[in-house]
Amino acid sequence: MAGGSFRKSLGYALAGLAYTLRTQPNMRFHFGAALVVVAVALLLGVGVRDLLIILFAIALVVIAEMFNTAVETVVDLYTAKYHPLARVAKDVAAGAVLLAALNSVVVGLLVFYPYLHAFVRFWARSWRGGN
Ligand SMILES: Nc1ncnc2c1ncn2[C@@H]1O[C@H](COP(=O)(O)OP(=O)(O)OP(=O)(O)O)[C@@H](O)[C@H]1O
Repeated sequence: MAGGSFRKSLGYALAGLAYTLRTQPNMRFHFGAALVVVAVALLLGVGVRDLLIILFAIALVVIAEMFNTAVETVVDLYTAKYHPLARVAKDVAAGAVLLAALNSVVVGLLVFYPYLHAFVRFWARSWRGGN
């Protein structure tokens, strides 16, 4: 039945997500950082468009990490020996994670810049006022 098949597929997909979270410390770091960033964005009251951009950047990192884990697993299944092509496959997948992570840092800096700027100005003014 189509409903049963969808439930099964969803189960496999969630198992893949759970496997990545369980075995990859980087994935747990991405999730933790994402929770903090989203919480700060909500506390600061960033606009819906900025929130969407943040969520998109987070999704890119998580998706890249999952594909990286999939590539690593397939390579390890294929060979435990050193092979230059195995190295290329793993390095390229790791490069994708790096790019997505750098993108998320740039997005975070751009979105939070006005808030950081206002905070630093406020802090500098009250520091000067107190001296
Ligand atoms: N079979 C192999 N042949 C050649 N080079 C390999 C092989 N396995 C790993 N490498 C090299 O070692 C690097 C690290 O591989 P590894 O599988 O440990 O990935 P990792 O990023 O440390 O994994 P994890 O995300 O689980 O910490 C790869 O990017 C690649 O350059």
